[in-house]
Amino acid sequence: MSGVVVWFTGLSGAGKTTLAKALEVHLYEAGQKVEHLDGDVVREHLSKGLGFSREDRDTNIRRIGFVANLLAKHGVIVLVSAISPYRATREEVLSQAPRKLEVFVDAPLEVLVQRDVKGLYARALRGEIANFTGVSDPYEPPLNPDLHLRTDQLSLQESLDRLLGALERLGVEVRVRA
Ligand SMILES: Nc1ncnc2c1ncn2[C@@H]1O[C@H](COP(=O)(O)OS(=O)(=O)O)[C@@H](OP(=O)(O)O)[C@H]1O
Ligand SMILES: Nc1ncnc2c1ncn2[C@@H]1O[C@H](COP(=O)(O)OP(=O)(O)O)[C@@H](O)[C@H]1O
Repeated sequence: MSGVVVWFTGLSGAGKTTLAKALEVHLYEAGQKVEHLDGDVVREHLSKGLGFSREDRDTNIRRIGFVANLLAKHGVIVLVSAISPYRATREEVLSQAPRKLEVFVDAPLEVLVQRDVKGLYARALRGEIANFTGVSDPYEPPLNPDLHLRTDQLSLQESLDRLLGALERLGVEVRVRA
């Protein structure tokens, strides 16, 4: 059975990493082979040295997509959390996946500015970070995502339940056996 690429896209601080980590733990406990590719982490290794121009972001996303699709072909459930701001690039990489879920992790900008987990929005709004997604750089939301999770309206558990439901509909065994 081929794996699945679960692709979390959305602005910084929307909750991509938090949701991917929670799903990873659950799937691991359900006995699935699971791998998590996080934009921040990939940028320290596979994409070290890349910046945030459109070209560099697309290179980053194509690299992540390449690895994700290879793993998925070998039965792994691959969770990708990366801003991945460009619609066409997301569609390009996801078109190669054996099975896929595109998950739009969404919250209004004012909520993200309030959360500001890493203090990046404050710096971006002061003009100290150029090309910051959502502030001074574009984000193209998915037009027809498989899931649209509003993290300012749903609890982490509610989002997790929706993710598990979507995977179950794809035929993935998500139940944790006692
Ligand atoms: N200019 C600019 N714009 C957006 N984000 C920035 C920028 N500079 C640094 N950061 C930090 O880099 C993280 C996003 O990396 P990604 O690899 O997910 O981005 S992308 O998909 O290639 O667009 C992002 O992490 P997350 O908060 O986890 O999304 C930020 O912490
Ligand atoms: N309902 C929710 N779902 C997911 N994250 C939430 C929620 N409510 C608050 N948060 C918080 O929002 C922040 C999201 O950060 P993170 O997961 O690193 O985002 P991203 O990976 O999209 O940059 C975390 O501090 C998380 O605890």
